Order: sequence, then structure tokens, then C-alpha cells
Amino acid sequence: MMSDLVTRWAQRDRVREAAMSTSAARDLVARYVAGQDLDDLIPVLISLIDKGLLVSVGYLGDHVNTLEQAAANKDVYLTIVRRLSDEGISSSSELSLRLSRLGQRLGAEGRHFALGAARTICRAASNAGVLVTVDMGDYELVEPTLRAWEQLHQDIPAVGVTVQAALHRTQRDLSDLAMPGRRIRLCKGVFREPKQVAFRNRHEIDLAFVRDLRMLMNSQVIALVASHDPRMISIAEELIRRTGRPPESYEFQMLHGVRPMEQRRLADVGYRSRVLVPFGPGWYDYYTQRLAERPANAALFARSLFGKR
Ligand SMILES: Cc1cc2nc3c(=O)[nH]c(=O)nc-3n(C[C@H](O)[C@H](O)[C@H](O)COP(=O)(O)OP(=O)(O)OC[C@H]3O[C@@H](n4cnc5c(N)ncnc54)[C@H](O)[C@@H]3O)c2cc1C
Repeated sequence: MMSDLVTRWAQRDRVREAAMSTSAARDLVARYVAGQDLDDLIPVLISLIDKGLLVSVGYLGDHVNTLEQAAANKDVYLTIVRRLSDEGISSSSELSLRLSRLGQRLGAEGRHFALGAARTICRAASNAGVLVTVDMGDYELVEPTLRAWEQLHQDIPAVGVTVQAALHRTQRDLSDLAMPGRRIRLCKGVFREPKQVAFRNRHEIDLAFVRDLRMLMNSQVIALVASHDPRMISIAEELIRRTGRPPESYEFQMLHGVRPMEQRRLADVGYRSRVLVPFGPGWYDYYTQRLAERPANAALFARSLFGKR
């Protein structure tokens, strides 16, 4: 598949090194990633909020191999929360919390640490008026993430969780999860999982997304519709009209730099429209994921690296 080719190409050492050192490449990346530290991030958030959008912050840390690294990431998340509060933008902000950055992959001890750290972060965020939605990792993390989320949610009911339409299990998960007032984010799923557990064909994933979306819109959850797909968005708008949902019971969410005009349109017609803004040292892997979703951009990226300057 084209997207697999793009991912393999982008992961070559020569491409990675060129991307790190070429300013034209960094300019392209800046469309999707708000720099490496909080001083880069905050002006991007403020400019989106000034345009009537809500924001979500995604921290792109390096891979976590030790509990010390997990602890350092916990501190980063707490610093983000403090900074959102100091800047007076808490009420427009959400934190997209990735449990693998807190040690979730480091065995039983790591999972224990991740839950404790996530609890501290969620409490700090709740005290500061910042929402939290837990991201979903690859298939092996789904069960531990849902179990951890249950505990976080018991403590702080506003903490949301992400589900991936591509997984066979998601319909079943949603029948347990879709309780009144819970914040549930529906995305297609970024990971390519084996066919035993996931739909792999685009059309099947889209059908699953629509089934899940209907379920969310017909329940009393706060539905977070995380997609850039024009068809999924118009189906969501139609379901909103048909169900007569109150405006605070759903929102649209997209990634920074992807379909920014559509993000604005949704806000302009009066929907809650939230932009997930990633930042941090792990920007390269994130950017190559966006390239794999949109292989046409890979050619532009390659020219910025290796074309005449
Ligand atoms: C807020 C948010 C949170 C997310 N959280 C998670 C998570 O926790 N776990 C997880 O696995 N995945 C997560 N994702 C990623 C998601 O699963 C998809 O990989 C990603 O959003 C692409 O899927 P899509 O629904 O936009 O549809 P796609 O089928 O990828 O794209 C459909 C259409 O959208 C438009 N489009 C898509 N990408 C681009 C682009 N780069 N530039 C221009 N147009 C584009 C095009 O019109 C395209 O035809 C999240 C996504 C968002 C927006």
C-alpha cells in the first residue's frame, strides 16, 4: 500500500536526518506540529482560540523505556496544565492524554505508575478547568486503557476516552461505554491492525464509523467526532439535526493543519470545533503518520529535503 511505502521511506535514517536539518522541511512540518516546547505551543493555541476554535494539546514525547522517562513526561503534562491556566485559556482547552507516555507499556509496574500519574494529571486538570480525553493506542493497549479510564472516570467524571471504529470490538465496547454524560471520542484509528481484530478495508472502516456514530448520537453521551472525512462530518451534522441534540452534547475534533477551513466553518455555524495541536520532541514520527494518511504530501516533503535549494 502507498501509505506503507511512505512510512518505510520516511523512517530511513537519511530521510530522518535530512528532515531534522532542513529548514524548508521544518516549515512544512510546522503546519501540523506546534514546535518542540511550550513557548512554541502557546501562541498557536491562542491564535486558534482567537478564531473561535477550541483546542486540545497532544504531547509528542520520545519513546518511553524507563519509569524515569515516564515520570519526566508526567511533569511535562502537569506543566502544560499549569501553563494553560496561567495563560487564562483553560476553559477552551483539553489535554489529550496518552497513557503509553506515562509508562503503560512497561509491564505491571509501568501500568501501575501510569494510572497513578494519570490520576494526578486529571485532578490537576480538573482543578484548573481543563478537560482531559485519554487517547487510544494500538490493539494491545485497548483493554488496559479502557480499564485505566474506568478508574480515572470514577474519580473525575469529565475525563473522556477515545475509541477506534476500525476495531471489531468497538461496537461491543460502546454498548458498555455509552452512558449519559460520558465524553466519548470516536476516531477511525491510526494503527493498521491484523484482520482478526480490525477492519482493514477503507469502506468497511467507514461503515463501522457510521454505525458507531449513530450509536453515540442516539445515546446521551457527549460525542466527540474526531474525523476530517467530509462524508463522516456531513453524516454527523445530519444526525445532530435529526436527534435535536443540545450543542454542548457533541463536538467536532480535527488535527492541527488538516482541513483548517473546515474547522473554521464548523465553528462559524455554531458547533463546538476543537483542534488537537501536537507539540514536542517526538514530532517526526507524528508527521510521518500524517504523510502516510496523505501520500500526495510526501512528494512535497521529499522535494523540500532533496530538491534544489
Ligand atoms: C482529535 C483527534 C484525535 C485522535 N485520536 C486518536 C487516538 O487516540 N487513537 C488513534 O488511533 N487515532 C486517533 N486519531 C487519528 C484518527 O484515527 C485517524 O487516523 C485520522 O484522523 C484520519 O482519519 P479521518 O477520519 O480523518 O479519515 P481518513 O479516511 O484518513 O481521511 C478522509 C478524508 O479526510 C481528509 N483528510 C484526511 N487527512 C488529511 C490531510 N492530512 N490533509 C488534508 N485532508 C485530509 C481527506 O478529504 C480524506 O479523504 C485522532 C484524530 C483526531 C482528529
